[in-house]
Amino acid sequence: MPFVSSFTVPLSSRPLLRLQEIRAIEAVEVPLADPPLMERAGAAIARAVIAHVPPGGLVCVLCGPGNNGGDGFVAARRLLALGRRAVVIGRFDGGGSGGEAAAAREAFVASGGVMLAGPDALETPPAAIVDALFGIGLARPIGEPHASWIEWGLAQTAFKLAVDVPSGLDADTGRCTGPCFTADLTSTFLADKPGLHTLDGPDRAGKVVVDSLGIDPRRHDLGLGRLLGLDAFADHLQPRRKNTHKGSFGHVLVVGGAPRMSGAAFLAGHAALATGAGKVTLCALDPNILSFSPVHPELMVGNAIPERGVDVLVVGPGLGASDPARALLARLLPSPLPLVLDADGLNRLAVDAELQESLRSRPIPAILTPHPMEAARLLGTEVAAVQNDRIAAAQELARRYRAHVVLKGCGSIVADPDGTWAINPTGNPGMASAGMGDVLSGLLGSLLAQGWPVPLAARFGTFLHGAAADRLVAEGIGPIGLRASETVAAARQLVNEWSERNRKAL
Ligand SMILES: NC(=O)C1=CN([C@@H]2O[C@H](COP(=O)(O)OP(=O)(O)OC[C@H]3O[C@@H](n4cnc5c(N)ncnc54)[C@H](O)[C@@H]3O)[C@@H](O)[C@H]2O)[C@@H](O)CC1
Ligand SMILES: [K+]
Repeated sequence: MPFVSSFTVPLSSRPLLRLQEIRAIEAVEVPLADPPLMERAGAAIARAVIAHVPPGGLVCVLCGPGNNGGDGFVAARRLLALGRRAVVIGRFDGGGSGGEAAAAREAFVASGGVMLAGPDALETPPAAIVDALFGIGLARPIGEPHASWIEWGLAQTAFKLAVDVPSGLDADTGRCTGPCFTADLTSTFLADKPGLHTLDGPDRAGKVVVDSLGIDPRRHDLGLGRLLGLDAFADHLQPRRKNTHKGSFGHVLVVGGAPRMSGAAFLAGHAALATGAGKVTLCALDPNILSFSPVHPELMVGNAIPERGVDVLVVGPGLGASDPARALLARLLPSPLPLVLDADGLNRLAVDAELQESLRSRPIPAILTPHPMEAARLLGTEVAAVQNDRIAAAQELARRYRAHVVLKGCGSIVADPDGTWAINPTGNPGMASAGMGDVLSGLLGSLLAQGWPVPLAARFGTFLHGAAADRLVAEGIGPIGLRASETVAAARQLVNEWSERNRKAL
């Protein structure tokens, strides 16, 4: 049977609001909203359940002590009113946010709703489980009885829907602080939240649907963060004019390739060629490097830095930690050319104040592409501290080094020196393999050579690389065993497809 591709790419970018920004919207809108926001949130949950669960199936709503639980009570009440079977599992000891949530509970009970003290009391297995235990108010790891309810829920085959945020997931950082729900669908309110898209978020949230609850987001400060979508790149993803020559698309110089590590530099060079750089030269530290790439003889390979004609520098793939490597960094960092700095280039930078100063003083801020370990070295901290708040870590790196930063990992973060940031939604676990970072460096260099503005190149290179890996997985290539070199050809296909699509839209 032919393999049917299910590749889709996120089309629209959207704001990601951090906790304080969501709370600021709530503070303005809750007193004004009629009908109340909780009523609207509960109605949205009921609609989502109805869209996914056939009539007759039992809907089990797990309700916590705060307003997230309040949303759950409204949803359960509305489902009953629509003739659906719904019960709530919840226990209340007088604590919790009170007010609106308590009123929602009372309204549910007054409408004939049944509250059970735990899942053992259920008579039939549920067709759907709605997780309304904790939302953005999660303040500590989840304990009993809620932890056992989550464990029970995860063992069920039912459709699983999370209200606002999967309980146990930090909406701001994507960190699971203990037991955590895992949803098929998360219906999130007012605006999207970064924690749903980075670190553990993508594993826990399933598909994320944003419901603004009827609030016009333009009335509010939408913050500095965005979730990337293809629309953000439309202006630059254009088909080429016919009247062009190779000089129109720039000359990338890849610097790295120490003995036994030349593959990294070749990967970066191949990626740059395949995505449209006019010319690519590889300057390798390995004196015995092949004088040309048998795979791509178009690459110019040598041990010297060309005197002139280079437009963009990609420094780091396979560079190593030798003294000559350090000397190359010291020579190239002050260059006025756009620069991508990766891998060994970053590790050396982390321990060398002089190099750091020349990076900060560049006329055009560089793009740095650390993985969490490299980011930790650059910040003088532990990996766990970076992962505890990936956005803050990327912002701090961007500020401290006056550079655009791609903090790699699940939900890569792109941060700029001015504090703006984005999360990349593309990519998959197949990318956790050797050489992927080298390909990303090459893609970034290629975009810079073709004139993309630096912040946009950082975003699009990251988006494109992840989408290339996603396309391959949709075709049955990976995620297990996906090789970095395979993403190069897929990236080439995508840039051509996307550019051509934009021509048709003109
Ligand atoms: N404020 C509003 O009017 C709106 C709130 N909404 C919902 O309300 C949620 C936020 O409500 P809350 O601020 O009440 O927060 P939550 O309902 O997320 O949880 C807060 C409550 O849980 C307790 N708590 C926190 N962590 C705990 C833990 N690990 N174990 C036991 N108890 C814990 C807190 O003391 C507090 O009582 C949102 O996620 C959203 O679902 C929506 O209805 C939209 C409007
Ligand atoms: K929840």
